Amino acid sequence: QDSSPANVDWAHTGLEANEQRFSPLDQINAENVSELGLAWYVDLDTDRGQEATPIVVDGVLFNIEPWNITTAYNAATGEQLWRFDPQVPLRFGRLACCDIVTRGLAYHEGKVLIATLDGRLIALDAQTGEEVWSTLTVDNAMNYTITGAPRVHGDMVFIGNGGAEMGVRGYVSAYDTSTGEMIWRWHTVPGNPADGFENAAMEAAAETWSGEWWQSGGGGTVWDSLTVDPELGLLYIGTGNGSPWVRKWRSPEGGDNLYLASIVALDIATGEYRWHYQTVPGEEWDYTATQNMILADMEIDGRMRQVIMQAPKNGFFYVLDRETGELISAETIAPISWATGIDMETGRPIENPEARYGEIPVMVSPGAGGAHNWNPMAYSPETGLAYVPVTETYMAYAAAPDYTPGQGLGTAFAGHDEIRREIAEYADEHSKGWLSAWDPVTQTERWRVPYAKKGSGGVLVTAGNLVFQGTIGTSFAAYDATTGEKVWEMPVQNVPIAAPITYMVDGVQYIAVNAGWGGGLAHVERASFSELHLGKPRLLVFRLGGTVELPAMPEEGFVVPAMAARPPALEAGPEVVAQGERLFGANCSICHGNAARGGVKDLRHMSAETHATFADIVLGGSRAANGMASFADVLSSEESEAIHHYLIARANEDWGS
Ligand SMILES: O=C(O)c1cc(C(=O)O)c2c(n1)C(=O)C(=O)c1cc(C(=O)O)[nH]c1-2
Ligand SMILES: [Ca+2]
Repeated sequence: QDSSPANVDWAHTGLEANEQRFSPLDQINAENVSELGLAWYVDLDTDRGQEATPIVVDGVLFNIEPWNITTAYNAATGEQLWRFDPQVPLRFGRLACCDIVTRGLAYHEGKVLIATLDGRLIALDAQTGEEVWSTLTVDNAMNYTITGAPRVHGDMVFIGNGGAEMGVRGYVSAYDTSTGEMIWRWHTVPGNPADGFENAAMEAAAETWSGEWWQSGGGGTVWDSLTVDPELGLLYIGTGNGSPWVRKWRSPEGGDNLYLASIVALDIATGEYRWHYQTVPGEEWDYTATQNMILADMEIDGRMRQVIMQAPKNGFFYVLDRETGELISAETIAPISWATGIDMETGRPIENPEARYGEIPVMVSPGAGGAHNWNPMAYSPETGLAYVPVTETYMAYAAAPDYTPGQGLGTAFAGHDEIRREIAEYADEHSKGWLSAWDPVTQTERWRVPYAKKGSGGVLVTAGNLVFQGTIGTSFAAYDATTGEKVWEMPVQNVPIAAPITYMVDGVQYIAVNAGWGGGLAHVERASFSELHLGKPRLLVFRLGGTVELPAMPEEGFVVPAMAARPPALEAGPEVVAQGERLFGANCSICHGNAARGGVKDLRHMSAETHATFADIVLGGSRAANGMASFADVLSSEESEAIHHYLIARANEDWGS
């Protein structure tokens, strides 16, 4: 008698509350994984980043795409059951620092819960896809966006938000799953003391700030991970970088600026502060501690510990006691330059003073992309290893000579060109990525799979002793969880940056993953991925013996197309070009790359048609559906023209005769 269940769900984004992304399914294992093939797929009709972890409940797979388009499929056949478009106003494309992405959704008692880029939390009927309730969780007059996945516990659903690159004050809130009413809210940084502090934690935090920090929001956005701890009754939140980036522009006398770049434990029922651990006091490199947080129980120095693990952007792998917040250990998972280690007495980083930049650009590692970003790591209680997508990155940081509260990052994007060029060249040459099997007890690497460059995907680990991950080589691969030996790989025409999941329907185990290159790395640095030749973004589902084949690759499909023709001749003087450069830095570079190198679209490569309709796009919003909203409220037509001239100048600089 076979006692194994016929259907096994993946009902929560991290599978269990502990967010380990470890599945007990072992039908697919190291012995038979070579028979893994495609069972079904669907095309996703946008070429923006696909970052979502799907969920599966009772044989139905729920997925979410850019613009928060939510879909339901028969998880065994791929038949679409419904599609819900929340009609996110296209102007929010401009507020998303790192692409119009979404990382997942939640399920609770017949409802699918989604959070939209424009800040709504919406409950859908899981059967029909019809809206049950919708609540606005942010003030739309401020620059908030939501890209993270909600989490549920009991009758509560939790959600944070992003926007620390745009001048906001971070917070997390709890809502009632049946009505959408707010239960509690906890801000991550203090507001204006004149308005009164919301709680003692805010009052304590205000001691670590100076000046009029609230003018630019302060930051600390909870833009990605949340971890529920039913055992201890806690909700752990990961908080983001300071807003603006440069500390002296938000807190002139320095200070730790609590609770930026921290793991904070809150009472799950009331939202009251319990403890915090700040990974980067006085943060100023976009070193978010929002990366996924995994709970596990493990023996360390002869003692069983209830731990929480995180590998935030700053390059350390942290193991904390999750009851008290005590730092147990921390080691670096990649070469970094901003700190040399952690002082275990105080739990504070031992900083390299040169990393605290002024107006002359300094190279710091990791760069804003981080040694580990949102791409989820996984942990196997069977091997005792965490599987982390790691990147080695470098970036030039420089402070702007002046700053207007709430406007931009406070950093300089131009000037000192020679130094910038040297740093960019060093970064291009030395950036790389790998999958690391990390032992959290000994804080050492057990094995690694090196990749040609950075940009590989989130991770799944299973009781079949397999680790699944998308690769920057446009493939999906499986590794032996103990040794790291590659046991299977399939070309999939795109880069699956999202985390895979696995589930069982009618006794058959499936593996599913969204494959669509995009997100922050692509946004800021697409030019450095110019050799990527991509097919359509897709949701891919695999099973043993699957025989479905993908259609042929399109001929065209380079991320950065070859120059069709010489760039147009420059018809403006150096003053106009310099004005365009300044305006580009302030308004365009977050999506279109520093010095117009790459970005979500490389503007050095504009087609004749784009050149001809430049003002329609920038001011008229004619490509808003692609994420390029109108800038008519901030740019005059003369300013738009100046940016156009600057871009023509840049194209000629790089490709002119
Ligand atoms: O500070 C913030 O509020 C915020 C938000 C987001 C986001 O919501 O996507 C990202 C970041 N920061 C960020 O620093 C970052 O590297 C990043 C990468 C991505 C992505 O989806 O690829 N989002 C974000
Ligand atoms: Ca950020």
